[in-house]
Amino acid sequence: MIDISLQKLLKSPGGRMNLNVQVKLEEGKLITVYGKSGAGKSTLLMLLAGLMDPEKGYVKVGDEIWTDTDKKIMLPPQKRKIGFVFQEYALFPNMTVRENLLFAQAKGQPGTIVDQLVEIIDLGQLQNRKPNTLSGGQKQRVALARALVRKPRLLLMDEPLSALDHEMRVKLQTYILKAHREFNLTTLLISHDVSEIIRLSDFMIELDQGLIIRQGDPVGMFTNDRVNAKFQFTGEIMSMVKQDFIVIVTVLIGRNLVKVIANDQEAAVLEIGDKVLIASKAFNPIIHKIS
Ligand SMILES: Nc1ncnc2c1ncn2[C@@H]1O[C@H](COP(=O)(O)OP(=O)(O)OP(=O)(O)O)[C@@H](O)[C@H]1O
Repeated sequence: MIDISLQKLLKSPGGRMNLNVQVKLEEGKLITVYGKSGAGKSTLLMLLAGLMDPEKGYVKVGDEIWTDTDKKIMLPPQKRKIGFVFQEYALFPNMTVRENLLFAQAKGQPGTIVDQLVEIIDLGQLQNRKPNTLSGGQKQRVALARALVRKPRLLLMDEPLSALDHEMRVKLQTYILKAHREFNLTTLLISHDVSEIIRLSDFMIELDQGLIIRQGDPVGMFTNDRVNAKFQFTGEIMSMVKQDFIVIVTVLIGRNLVKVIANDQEAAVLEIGDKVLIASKAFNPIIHKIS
């Protein structure tokens, strides 16, 4: 169990904001942190990593205490068993992929971990290349491998896939899942992408203004219990165009744009960028083979 109780006073554009997070996370799970920009997601990860000090609180990982302000315990990041992957790859440009991984090893750690990671994350062909010769997705695979070199107990990922195109994201998601399972990690992933959250995570917490406003099973959180539909998808509103008495809402579902007609009442609560559920039960969907 990872027992978290953290308070930190933040300066938001709207004034002061008190991050106040109390949560117990089951180890071995992949947990997503979801929420609007400025909700405090990155700050939470930094506090867990020991890259930022809380005003008050604790982080207990099993029987280890990483932070406890009452006992004046604040383990430095290198003493916490964490791996961190950011949106930016932060690889050493003058080192090859293999050298980047070897450099991340602890003193005296056997080199076999690097070979194991090269195997799991399919870096064999890329080992001797320098980062500037790699695509964004390849660099992020190296960054993921590097974060795992010291066999962390907790893997923290701050929007690791947001700079990648859809195809690359899906590939990387598979590697994240593989690594998460292979190394029996507890993974905390910040993501805004509903399909990614549903595909990857066992548990989700939603932050707003520094507080957890919802937590639970991601499918349940993005679908609506009141909808009893034959099929349903989640997507994001791209545009809304009013025509006479209706509004045509264009929703991005995966890589496809779908137009849905909404009445004025339904449209009144919708905005571009909202995550929505599209469901149908009144007609039979048509299936066409495309490949
Ligand atoms: N060291 C700090 N001291 C005070 N305030 C901070 C500090 N770091 C960040 N903040 C503020 O805390 C708020 C939350 O920032 P944070 O980066 O955690 O949000 P976020 O949910 O990760 O947002 P995004 O999705 O845009 O990355 C912001 O308003 C930010 O300006």
